[in-house]
Amino acid sequence: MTMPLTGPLLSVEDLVVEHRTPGRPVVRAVAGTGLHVAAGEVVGLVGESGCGKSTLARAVCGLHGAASGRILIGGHPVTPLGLRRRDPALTGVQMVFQDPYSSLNPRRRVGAQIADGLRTAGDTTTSPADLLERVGLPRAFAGRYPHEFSGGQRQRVAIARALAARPSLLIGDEPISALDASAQAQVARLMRDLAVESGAGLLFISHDLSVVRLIADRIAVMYLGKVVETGPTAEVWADPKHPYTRALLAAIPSPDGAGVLPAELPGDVPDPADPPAGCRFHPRCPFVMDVCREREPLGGSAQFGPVACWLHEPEPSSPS
Ligand SMILES: Nc1ncnc2c1ncn2[C@@H]1O[C@H](COP(=O)(O)OP(=O)(O)OP(=O)(O)O)[C@@H](O)[C@H]1O
Repeated sequence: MTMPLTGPLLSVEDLVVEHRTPGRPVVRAVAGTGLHVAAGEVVGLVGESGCGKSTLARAVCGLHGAASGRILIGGHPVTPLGLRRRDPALTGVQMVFQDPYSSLNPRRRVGAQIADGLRTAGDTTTSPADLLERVGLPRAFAGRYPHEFSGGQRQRVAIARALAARPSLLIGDEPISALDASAQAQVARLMRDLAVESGAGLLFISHDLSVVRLIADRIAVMYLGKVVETGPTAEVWADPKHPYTRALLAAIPSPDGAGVLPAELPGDVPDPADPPAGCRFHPRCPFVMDVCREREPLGGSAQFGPVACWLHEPEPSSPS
């Protein structure tokens, strides 16, 4: 039976997650950062490839252990890897992955796979066909196998299966990036509508900012392992504060067809195994100041303010 969650739905505090490969430098993919999702809220987590979005999501699901920091779900700490099956904090969390083939069993009918989730939730009244209908598929599709669906339909099946477990927190890790352009916005809207309708929180990870803009109440912008700006979606769009957020938004084609603005960032994303000192964005920042090379800004979380940038934080005062 799914445990009801109480308190703030998801709190990630000062989280550090590392990848260790023998003979190679440690990759600190999540480098001490925070994130919050309230019940019924849709948070879009955005940032370039390799900035640590998936690693953060996998840590929240207990699929990757944290080196330090805390992850609380409904006020309960997520326990380290290995204990997760018995972890009460995780029973209300479901993840939808980029490739539904990796999460659906190719040899079982989708109805049977959705039924597993219903059993987990102790739901004896909903049928797999009911859930297929909720995600916009014909009820009769419950008798089909995953390979009999198109990519967009298969992702709908994965969403139906996630919903069957009655999650309090739904996480979509690039759930639309493998889909045809025509299916992307539909599937994203569907996840949003179903999460909001059931009172669940949704953490929606995507590098497609235009889709995130459509569905997210709030966005969190991640750069090289850290959330550097968070805020209500409309506010961030109207007035992006962090130079990285500005560059990301400038790289999106404008909806009125006025043209594609070039990204204004010089250089590539630095190696997370060897991040720059001070503000990790400073080597690419058009507004870099001395303090940026020396000290890391603290913002980017509820605790220290929404923007991790010395342009928007008071400079640390020297000891008197
Ligand atoms: N299993 C692993 N072993 C070693 N390094 C890894 C591993 N998984 C991810 N990384 C590294 O950690 C960093 C963050 O990767 P992650 O997949 O979390 O980023 P992401 O923002 O989700 O990227 P993408 O959008 O491409 O999925 C990258 O530098 C990546 O190369």
